[in-house]
Amino acid sequence: MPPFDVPEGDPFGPHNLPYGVFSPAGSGEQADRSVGVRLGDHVLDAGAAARALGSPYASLLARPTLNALLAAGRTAWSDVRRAITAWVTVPAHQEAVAPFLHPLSSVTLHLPFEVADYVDFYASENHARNVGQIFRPDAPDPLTPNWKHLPIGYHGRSGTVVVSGTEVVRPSGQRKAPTDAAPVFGPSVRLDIEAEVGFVVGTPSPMGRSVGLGDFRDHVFGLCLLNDWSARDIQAWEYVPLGPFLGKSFATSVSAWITPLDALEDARVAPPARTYPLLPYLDDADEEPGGYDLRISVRINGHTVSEPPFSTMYWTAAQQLAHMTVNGASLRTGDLYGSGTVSGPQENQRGSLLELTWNGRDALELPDGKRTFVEDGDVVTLTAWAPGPDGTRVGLGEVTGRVVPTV
Ligand SMILES: O=C(O)/C=C/C(=O)CC(=O)CC(=O)O
Ligand SMILES: [Ca+2]
Ligand SMILES: [Mg+2]
Repeated sequence: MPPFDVPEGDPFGPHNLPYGVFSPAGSGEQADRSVGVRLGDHVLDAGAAARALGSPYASLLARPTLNALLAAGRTAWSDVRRAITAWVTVPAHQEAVAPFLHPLSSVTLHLPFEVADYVDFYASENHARNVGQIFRPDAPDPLTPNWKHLPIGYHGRSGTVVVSGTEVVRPSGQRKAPTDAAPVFGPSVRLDIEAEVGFVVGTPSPMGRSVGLGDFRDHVFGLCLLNDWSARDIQAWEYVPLGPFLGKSFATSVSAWITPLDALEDARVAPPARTYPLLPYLDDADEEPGGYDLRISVRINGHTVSEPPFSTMYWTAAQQLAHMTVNGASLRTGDLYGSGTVSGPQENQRGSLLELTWNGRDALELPDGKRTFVEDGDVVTLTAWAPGPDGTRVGLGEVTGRVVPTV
């Protein structure tokens, strides 16, 4: 059965099985949406397959979003994954679910879950040092005194989280360069990207209770790629003292595929050594490795401009979750948190144009011209993969978006 014979080395083999939401060709109707699982260059309609097989998981999968599955919790996530693995690998099941495979090229992919709250962190030491030098050149240290003691974050705007492929309209706003006498208004002239990984919360937690480091896997279902579009000119003028606001709230793009943590067991790595002892709620010295070895690529109009290594992130997703809830803030199904821009130590590993061009000073030479920031018509694409079992690769799909002029 050809669709099941995924070629060896395909990053979307049965070891991966990421989840998304799709509708068949030509239909964007809510009623036609279903949970899909990617296998090679096909999508299995997991909802229809579950119904046909009389699976108890049909109520989680025959849905227009992943939220029911997210809310079902860790045991259900592993059980459903085991069942779907059997459907696509055991010949008798393969025959039963074959009618529910669609070529990936024929379907429409949708935002896979209803985003509850969205927050974004600042967890790459390389990124934070670069941005600190660019934004605060006169500060004594590019890292603020709190940086190595807590994972810094800000609250973003969940309503403008969009699925890969959605066009991004160049935002307008106020800006004021140090040399300007007064602020001016207009389309951003320093529109940027941020290469990030997004973590998707499934299991909620009540207000008044914190989530410990060791409970990360009970609450977080999986991860996606995330581009935190950022208007640097708007951001630089507005951010003091409360942090990013309109410079980032106009659009955040996420990949259509959510990779379950269960598919990323072989990608777990220890985070970098800690400079200072951490307070007990963040101290992960005795925890299982909390980092992930994800290899990200950033392309502009098809040309690779950077390859940020996620394994270099100082703060782990488990520490970010613990910090986010340590004050008793609740978690809701569908909460999304960004890792923060991923920048490695090398110049060609920086996850933003702000850093890659040093705030526009050093233009990138692309085959289609010089770039300092993103131009109208540019298509920015993030892709990534992680080491999987037995030398395989786990594909994380892509998040892409074309920038269109201000309306
Ligand atoms: O240092 C600052 O003033 C802000 C820098 C950012 O743009 C932060 C941000 O979005 C967090 C991140 O992606 O790492
Ligand atoms: Ca960001
Ligand atoms: Mg954003």
